[in-house]
Amino acid sequence: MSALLEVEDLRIRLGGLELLRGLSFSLAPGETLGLIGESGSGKTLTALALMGLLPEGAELAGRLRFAGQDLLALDERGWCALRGGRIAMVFQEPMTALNPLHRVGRQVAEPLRLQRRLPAAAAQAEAGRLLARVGLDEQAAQRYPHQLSGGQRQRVMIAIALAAGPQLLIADEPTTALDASLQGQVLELLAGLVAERGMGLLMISHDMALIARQVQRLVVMYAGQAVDSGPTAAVLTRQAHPYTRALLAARPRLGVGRGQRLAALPGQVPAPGELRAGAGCSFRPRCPLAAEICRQDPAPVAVEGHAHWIRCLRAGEALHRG
Ligand SMILES: Nc1ncnc2c1ncn2[C@@H]1O[C@H](COP(=O)(O)OP(=O)(O)OP(=O)(O)O)[C@@H](O)[C@H]1O
Repeated sequence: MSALLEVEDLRIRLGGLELLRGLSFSLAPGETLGLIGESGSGKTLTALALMGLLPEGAELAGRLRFAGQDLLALDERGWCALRGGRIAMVFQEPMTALNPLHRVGRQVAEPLRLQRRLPAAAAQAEAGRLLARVGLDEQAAQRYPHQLSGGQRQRVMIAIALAAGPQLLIADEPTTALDASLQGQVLELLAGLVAERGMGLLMISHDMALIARQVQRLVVMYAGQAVDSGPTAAVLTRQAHPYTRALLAARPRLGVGRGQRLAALPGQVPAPGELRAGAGCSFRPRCPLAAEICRQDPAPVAVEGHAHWIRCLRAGEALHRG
């Protein structure tokens, strides 16, 4: 099948720094692709480039094609025709993306009127159907964003993103603001919608274990580059790059389980702030806390030595905070 999205040797420079260094991947209609990497690896910049929303001063090079169209040749008018319509995005924090002054039903109806040019009554009816599809009833449509739970707000964001019938949906850490029990539900909803509508889905995350079940292919990013890519099962099995191994080790072994082990070590447990700053447990190879955890569960550190243990711990800490 011909690609819906082709990204080839994408490079982004900003403020004299090369932030994206030759990223390539493609996405077919109906396919789900996970773009995964730690904070600062360039995931959001990639998404912003695909939406024509890079910060002012950013220099872009490479090739970006969407449905056969050269995105780098678009002017602002061209981007407006694509953005929110054929390419839509779900952001990580729905509270900042929703208008706090309007009922959510109206916010879902708006793109239906503006982009699909539906009359007001038809837009309202279609908004109701979209909200029902993401699991929200008529009562929810009448509420303001602050009157909904985090999970409900993210469902509203998904309904808004779907309103114009996009061919490509970009979901940038769509479950970061949600607790663990809701994360899976929202990801399953997205996967179901992709299958139903034949859209392409680019799922951005720092959490390999969370999205691996939902995406067919993975691109693993590290410091502005893809360090591994391929079908999800193949990437998980071969663990070709040390960073892929560190990402994989981060959650299953160090997520909730890690917190429990930490709590089980009285007198050696640094507060979360200390852990982040490196005080209390300074990440020295012979740190007693690390040594104790290694003794209980040697696998995470056995792979790449202490340097990667630090990386796992950081990823685990971010999840723990989330
Ligand atoms: N507006 C900006 N000005 C300067 N540098 C930026 C800007 N936006 C991002 N960067 C830098 O670009 C790099 C990649 O950032 P990006 O936001 O794409 O990372 P990310 O992988 O999405 O991280 P996170 O998971 O924390 O959102 C980082 O080093 C970041 O500091």
